[in-house]
Amino acid sequence: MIELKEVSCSFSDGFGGKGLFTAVSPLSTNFSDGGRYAIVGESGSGKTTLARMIAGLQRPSGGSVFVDGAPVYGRKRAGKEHFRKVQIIQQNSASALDPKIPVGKSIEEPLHCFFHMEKEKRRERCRNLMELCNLSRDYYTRLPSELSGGEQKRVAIARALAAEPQCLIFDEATNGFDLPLRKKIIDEIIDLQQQLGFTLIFITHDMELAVVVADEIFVMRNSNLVERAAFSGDYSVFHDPYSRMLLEASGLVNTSTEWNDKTKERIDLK
Ligand SMILES: Nc1ncnc2c1ncn2[C@@H]1O[C@H](COP(=O)(O)OP(=O)(O)OP(=O)(O)O)[C@@H](O)[C@H]1O
Repeated sequence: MIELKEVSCSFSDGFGGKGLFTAVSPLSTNFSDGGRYAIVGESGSGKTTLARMIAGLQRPSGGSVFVDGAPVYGRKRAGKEHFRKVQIIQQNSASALDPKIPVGKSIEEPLHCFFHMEKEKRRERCRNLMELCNLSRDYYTRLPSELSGGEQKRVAIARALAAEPQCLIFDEATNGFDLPLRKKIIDEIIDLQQQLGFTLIFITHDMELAVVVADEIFVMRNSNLVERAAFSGDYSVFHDPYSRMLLEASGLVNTSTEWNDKTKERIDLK
């Protein structure tokens, strides 16, 4: 279980004085083990900053993050076990892979670092992970630059899964891909989540994607969590006007009073 208590994050406003810019206003919420969540909102609303605080990469300015009851940020930075438990795949997965390290070695690194696995076992586990992530065995010795964007993404996923995470955060990770590839990678992630049971936190601008991927949707706007809704096909669970605007913008709802063809239902959204 991941719990956030009054977590916030501010940055210097960049003008050299003491002014602060709030990226995430204080918020409290939680993510249950094995759940599928989406954090959705416009660019700059604070989604990535929130994700980075959960992942142990950004110390909150206020409040606390707990994983299984233990605080992530003590006096020091987040510990190694936290970095194993919570894996994040950031927007530019290519830059997360060392250009000089071949794919196989890159996937094996967490096996060595977190589990001290021996070479032969590492190699075998790496092959399993590559298979799980639809990567050909032949790629074992390839450099990231010798792979397509989609393949690099799959390497980043395999590498994250090597840590046997309790939670995987997927940050706009399919941006810039054509639609069929985007869909394929998202289907693969959902499959993997169902097989392996990790908590999935999916970060996106796209409400249409959020409702497909997640059972619970967090809507962020201007650094605030404006709504958290459990979604199972009924859009009326969204009450906040901004959430409804995102639904309309995605074509999930045509007008303020009518659903589109996908549902053929009518509901008063005023
Ligand atoms: N390290 C930083 N220093 C200063 N400002 C930052 C820093 N990181 C993020 N910000 C600012 O905080 C705000 C929220 O950024 P964040 O990346 O969390 O938004 P986002 O919702 O993920 O946006 P996008 O969808 O475009 O990635 C932005 O205005 C951004 O410029």
